[in-house]
Amino acid sequence: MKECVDRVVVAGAVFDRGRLLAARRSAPPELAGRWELPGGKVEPGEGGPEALVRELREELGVEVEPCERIPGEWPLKPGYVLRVWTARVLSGEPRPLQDHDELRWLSRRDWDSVDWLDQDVPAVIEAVRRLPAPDPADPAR
Ligand SMILES: Nc1nc2c([nH]c(=O)n2[C@H]2C[C@H](O)[C@@H](COP(=O)(O)OP(=O)(O)OP(=O)(O)O)O2)c(=O)[nH]1
Repeated sequence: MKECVDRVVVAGAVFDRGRLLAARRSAPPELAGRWELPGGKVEPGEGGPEALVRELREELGVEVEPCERIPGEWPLKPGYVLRVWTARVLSGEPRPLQDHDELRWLSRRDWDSVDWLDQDVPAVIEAVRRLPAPDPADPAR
């Protein structure tokens, strides 16, 4: 019987000092080289925030705190939808350990300087709208 419920992929809009974390996929070949919000499939019995914490621990080696769900969901490949939570890093420095080969922190000004997966763009725009203003005293801004 056809599966009627879409499988949820949860991704993090990870914010730090007014910047959003973008990750470049290294696999599968059809997605490699494109940028996404890091995350992965929610496993049966798992909550979205719980899955996000697990995925970012596995993929980036960091502990994160999911903050708020960005309203809405976005279609991915057939049978999959994307849900996004804003999140902040509690400990660790994100590294591309699994599924990615590069990470980049993007500001409101340069969020579109990477080649986002087409299906991610509407979600990324919503995430960028929620970016906290950078601290004017921060040299990294
Ligand atoms: N994580 C993530 N996946 C996305 C995004 N946009 C998008 O189309 N996808 C696709 C890529 C994959 O086909 C699927 C998520 O798979 P994944 O490979 O990240 O998930 P996972 O870590 O649970 O991997 P797996 O071991 O089950 O294969 O959704 C996105 O922004 N983040």
